[in-house]
Amino acid sequence: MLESLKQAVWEANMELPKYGLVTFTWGNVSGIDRESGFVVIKPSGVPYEELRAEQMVVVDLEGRVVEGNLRPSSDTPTHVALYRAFESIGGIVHTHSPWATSWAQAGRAIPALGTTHGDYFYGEIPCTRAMTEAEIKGAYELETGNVIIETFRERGIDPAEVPAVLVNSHAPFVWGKDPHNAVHNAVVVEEVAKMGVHTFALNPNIQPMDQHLLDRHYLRKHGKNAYYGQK
Ligand SMILES: O=C(CO)[C@@H](O)[C@H](O)COP(=O)(O)O
Repeated sequence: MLESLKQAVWEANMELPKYGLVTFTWGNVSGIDRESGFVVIKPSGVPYEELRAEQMVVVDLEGRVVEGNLRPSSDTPTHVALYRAFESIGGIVHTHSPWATSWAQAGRAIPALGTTHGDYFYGEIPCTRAMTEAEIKGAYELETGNVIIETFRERGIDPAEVPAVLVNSHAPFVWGKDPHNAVHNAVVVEEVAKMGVHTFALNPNIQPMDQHLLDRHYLRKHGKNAYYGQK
């Protein structure tokens, strides 16, 4: 089932090492078929060089395996929690890309410091609070999803406008309209994370970009009056 989605999810997973976002078996990508409510996700712990499209695992929105001989990603409960909560998203990426993970480990949000950021994210990329001992000792991956959802709901952030989050002491989760778009956004997260470190090194007093500039750059690509590109 969902053969075309499996192909798309496999291709998106293979983009993670291609773009230098993962080491070893770290990271995972999933995609959802909103019509069936089924999610296709990478199998857990399989080296990317051995990964094949037919090994993708199909799970339902509770994370139960619907089709597949391999165990799904260990982060599956986080992915399905986000799909349940954020109905606009079609693909999710989790990596330990070094620059974004450094911000997550520092417990810091990535501020919107320039137009590169503003082209993709309508504000800072938030960092969640630290997870509690009970959450960590409990259903950890599900609670990771719940802390992400809590962050967006409590801060009034639209996940369609800021398709990324840094999980405190862990790493980024990034999403998009489909798996390939989610990987594209994950690459940009890593780029703006790297730029942010260098920007603060050059100017420790740097402030977030002007709201008018952020509006112009974000809305020219994403607003109803967008005019970027050829579509
Ligand atoms: O968050 C992590 C590790 O902390 C994940 O990125 C895993 O490294 C990937 O696990 P699988 O998807 O292979 O289960």
